Amino acid sequence: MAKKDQETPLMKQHREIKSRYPDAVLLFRVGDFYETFASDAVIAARVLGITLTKRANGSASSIELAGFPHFSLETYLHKLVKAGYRVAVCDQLEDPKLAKGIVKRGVTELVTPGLATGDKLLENKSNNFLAALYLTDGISGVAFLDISTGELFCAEGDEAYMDKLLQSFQPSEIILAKGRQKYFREHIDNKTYTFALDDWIFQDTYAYDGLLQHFKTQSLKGFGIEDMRAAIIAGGAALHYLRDTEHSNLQHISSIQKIIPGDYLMMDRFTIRNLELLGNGEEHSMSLLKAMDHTQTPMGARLLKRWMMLPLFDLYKINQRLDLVTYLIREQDFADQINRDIRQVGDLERLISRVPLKKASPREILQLGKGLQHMQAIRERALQSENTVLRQLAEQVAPCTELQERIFRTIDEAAPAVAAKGGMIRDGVHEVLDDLRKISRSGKEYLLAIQQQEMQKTGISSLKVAFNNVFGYYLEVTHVHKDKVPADWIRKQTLTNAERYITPELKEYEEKILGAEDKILALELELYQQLLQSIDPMINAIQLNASIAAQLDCLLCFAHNAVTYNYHRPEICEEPVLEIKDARHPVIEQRLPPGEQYVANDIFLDNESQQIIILTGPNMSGKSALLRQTAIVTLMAHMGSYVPASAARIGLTDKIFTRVGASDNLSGGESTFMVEMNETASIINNISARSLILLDEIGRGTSTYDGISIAWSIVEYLQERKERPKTLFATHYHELNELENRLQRVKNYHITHRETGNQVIFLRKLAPGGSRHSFGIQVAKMAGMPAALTQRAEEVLAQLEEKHQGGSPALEQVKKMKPAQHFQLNIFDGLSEDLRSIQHILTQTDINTLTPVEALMKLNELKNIVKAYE
Ligand SMILES: Nc1ncnc2c1ncn2[C@@H]1O[C@H](COP(=O)(O)OP(=O)(O)OP(=O)(O)O)[C@@H](O)[C@H]1O
Repeated sequence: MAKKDQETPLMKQHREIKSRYPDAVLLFRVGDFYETFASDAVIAARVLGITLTKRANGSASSIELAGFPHFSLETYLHKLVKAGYRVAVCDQLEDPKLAKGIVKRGVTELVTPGLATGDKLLENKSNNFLAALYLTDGISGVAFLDISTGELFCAEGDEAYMDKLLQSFQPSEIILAKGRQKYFREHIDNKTYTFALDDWIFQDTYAYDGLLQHFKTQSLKGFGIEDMRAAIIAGGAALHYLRDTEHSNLQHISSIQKIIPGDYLMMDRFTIRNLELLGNGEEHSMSLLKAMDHTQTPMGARLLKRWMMLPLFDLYKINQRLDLVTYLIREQDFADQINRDIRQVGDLERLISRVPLKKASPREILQLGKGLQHMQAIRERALQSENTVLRQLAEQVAPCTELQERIFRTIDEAAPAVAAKGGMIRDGVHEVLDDLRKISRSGKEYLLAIQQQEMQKTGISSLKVAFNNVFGYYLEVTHVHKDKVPADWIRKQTLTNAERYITPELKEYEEKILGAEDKILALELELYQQLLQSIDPMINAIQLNASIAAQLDCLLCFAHNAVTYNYHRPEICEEPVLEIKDARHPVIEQRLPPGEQYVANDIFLDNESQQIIILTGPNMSGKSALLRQTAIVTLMAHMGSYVPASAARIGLTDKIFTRVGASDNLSGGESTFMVEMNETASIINNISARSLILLDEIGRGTSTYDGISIAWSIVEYLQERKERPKTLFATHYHELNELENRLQRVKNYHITHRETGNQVIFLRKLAPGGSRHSFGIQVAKMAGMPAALTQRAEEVLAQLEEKHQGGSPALEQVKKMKPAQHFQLNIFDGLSEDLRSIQHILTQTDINTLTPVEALMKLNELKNIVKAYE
């Protein structure tokens, strides 16, 4: 590294700026390039695949360097942020042509995973949340902020509640105090990108003042969070982070929405994962969200996800949504018309957020105008409807007609994608601009016109208009004609055979024409900025429009799903009951091969006669599917959606918990029995009479007897407690069926099958009573296990079952097990189906009746089968 006094001024400037952003990769604008230096260059070269070079740094030593053209910024920024880097964009703050000495530079934006606004960094259908977490041993606080939409949520509660919300909002970045980062990563989440801030930032007075300053209010009472200290600290930290990362124009973050635990049906992270609500993020993975999402706008898609993660716990609000869905199903034509407009609205929410951030392009502003036009059409149509709620929604739509007009009047229909090069302002908007354009377009003709005019006036046939850099436009006259030159012409130059003059008219014109293009651009940009500024006061109204469009989009999507997939309206009630007729699993159903039909099942649970169902049945029969569909129908009902069932009466539910026996969670690296027990403990400690619990093979992660004992006592515990949560318990421990005889509210059910020969056919119908077998060995056969192995398994099973009748302990049974009699491999075991057919052909052939030709043909047939394996 060069010594400071040997540095070039540019490198000195770079070092000073970089010292303020030590954690970020600094993209340093030099002319038409963004350059990176030293360790930043090494990172940039590796992540972006650009060339790393070395350059002398004003001294004998050299420094690494890697750069890319400025117009590739969005692409490269995206790659760096996706790779988990924070990126500081350092721009030239003055026109290099006008700069005295070194050009002034400064960081204009610090982009981090949670603070992305560029199109390339954002996914249409997902919010990009930054979470600020104030983690304490008591009441913690969290704020979720999406800078690309302007939404800000906050909440407070215990650590488990924070965890639930983090799982629901899935932030791209979590900021928290330095002192808590280690704990957070070790105990809560070690996957999401985190960034630690100084501990002092998480202080109540600092946070409170920061929020007041931002919202320009006297208190936070209007947002209902005045007394939520932890939530305020989190919100304040989020805003501090925005200031720290050079985000200053944030008028679009105009309110805080608080999340109150009792307002929503809660699910924890295991439940969200087990029910496969959001999928695993891979493109082709299936999820409930994908199965349900037929929204028309990105705003609708984002809201649908939120409705799924925060289903309502409020009879009135749920019914309000259901009423609207019912109305939209009934009034098909009306729904179609609204749908057509919604489709054209575009992503109003993200569009409007780009205005204060100064990132809105002319085309986006044009789309904003069109979006508002369609909102106006929706408003007018919905105001005619006889549905009161719809009319109330429509009344809140602000058509912003004046703004629409201004946009269409100002922005050219064929506006460019970026403002920087101009060409977006229409003719007729500004007189000076029109003049300049006229001059620029007709410059040459105008000069010719002057030439003609002066020729005629003076009678000088050799006169011509020309231009040079020294004195601009001039009139040139050969010496022979110089007597005819009028007195008011000013002579500027004498050449060997000609004289050059200027006139006041020519100079006046010259002033106009010279730099007309520059002036046009500057004026266009000024007019564009004025237009953007005039949108600022409308931001809140437009955000409200966006929110109404998103709600309508979701409700229309529910109506569409109900009609397309034959869903029905659930009845939500206060009584703690769950009664579903012909329930189906919406995701499995959509993925069934053509011609196959999903077998629907009824389910009934309450907290009197049938609080707990012990569900047994063969492997692969559909136990897990039945459990999940029960939860999903309940969840969909609480979202305000119709459900995949012919009828449903669903008691208002506060929590859905699902737990799957340990080995199902392998993907998370959490296959230990400890995790299974941890998760189960968190259920047992958090339930109420309104909760729905699904336990899928709990206890299987340990030895059989330990597992049965734990499962047994869990059922006893759930039935005996004062609050009686509705519970479905799927298990292969048939011993648990005994509980029905001992406990009043426990009932046995099984999923039916039929045995033909040694085959099992799944009927998938739920029926009362337990089942005795799991048919695991049949499933192993279906999966292609060698016959000798499954035969031996059948022997072992028979012996165990025989001994078990006598009641001897497991270890004793195993010790007394007869050794395998015939564990030699049959030559056809483990071979493919095709080779098995050789066996079949040989055993079916009667050699005594075979003619020599037939024998040869058989031989050929066998040879062909074997040939395929050579
Ligand atoms: N009611 C149904 N109608 C049609 N197909 C179904 C139904 N239920 C389940 N299936 C299909 O059967 C497969 C197995 O179901 P599921 O995983 O629920 O079985 P399981 O009894 O839980 O098995 P295991 O005990 O081995 O975990 C599912 O992936 C699904 O494709």
